Amino acid sequence: MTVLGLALPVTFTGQQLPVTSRSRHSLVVKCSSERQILFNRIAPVYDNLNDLLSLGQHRIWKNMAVSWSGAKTGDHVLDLCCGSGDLSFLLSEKVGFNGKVMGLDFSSEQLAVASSRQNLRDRSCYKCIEWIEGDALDLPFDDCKFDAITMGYGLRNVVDRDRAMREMYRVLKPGSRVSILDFNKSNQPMTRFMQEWMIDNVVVPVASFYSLAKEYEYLKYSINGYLTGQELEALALEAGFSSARHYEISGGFMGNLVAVR
Ligand SMILES: C/C(=C\Cc1cc(O)c2ccccc2c1O)CCC[C@H](C)CCC[C@H](C)CCCC(C)C
Ligand SMILES: C[S@@+](CC[C@H](N)C(=O)[O-])C[C@H]1O[C@@H](n2cnc3c(N)ncnc32)[C@H](O)[C@@H]1O
Repeated sequence: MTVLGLALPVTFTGQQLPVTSRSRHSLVVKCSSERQILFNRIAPVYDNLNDLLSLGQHRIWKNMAVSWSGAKTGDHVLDLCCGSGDLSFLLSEKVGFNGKVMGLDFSSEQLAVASSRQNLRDRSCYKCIEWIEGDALDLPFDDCKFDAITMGYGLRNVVDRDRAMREMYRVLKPGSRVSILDFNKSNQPMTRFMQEWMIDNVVVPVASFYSLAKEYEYLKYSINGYLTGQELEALALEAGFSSARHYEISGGFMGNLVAVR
């Protein structure tokens, strides 16, 4: 799906990739390896900037996403695109030391932060978390394995959302839920304007102090290329989920999709 600009096929490691936008300087091709590099680069400051730039609110949103997943004591659950592990830690508190949490990400640097955070914490439930370096588009798990899946700020960042949704469906047990938290691509012009204004005038200037302006500029591009709540519900139903509901939170700045297999 092209987002902006020309949809000229670009061969990259044998794949046909759409050119998604044309900047003043060069063609910008956003593919998995470039996103892997981006998230490896921001890993050292990712958690602190999330806390600072959202005034700590992102922890509330992540708590909501985990609650919506339905994860409970003793469950085996998956946190997809786990990054530095925020949702994995919250899931482990839900499933307890008898449960199992698998945190999967393709960024080795993000997983290194997650693992070091785990070692610094002494709650017994955190010992049930296993970190896996893998691809959300080709999950290394059997069918119908998990009692719940979370995906925090990940679906917007994968290069093939249909495939990611189908993989989640495949590895989820029947009757179980996936809970997908991300920015909301609002239908309200004022909300979109305020979201973009915050990114342009607060997020990116702060990120520039860490020489990460370009990485955080990607946020606006990726939100513009994301799906609306209604489109996310349709995506889940097309992947085979029996029901799907998108909830807007935090004034429409964020949103959470809950789908049942
Ligand atoms: C946890 C949050 C974002 C995670 C995140 C997701 C991405 O796709 C990125 C891509 C590139 C760089 C960084 C990220 C990234 O951090 C949400 C909170 C952190 C945001 C960076 C802050 C966004 C501010 C909102 C536009 C306005 C917040 C209003 C709030 C009520 C104070
Ligand atoms: C914005 S971070 C979200 C991290 C964490 N879930 C959170 O809520 O803070 C997005 C994560 O998705 C990962 N990611 C993007 N595409 C992926 C893919 N195809 N497979 C695995 N991880 C992927 C990135 O490496 C990054 O760690």
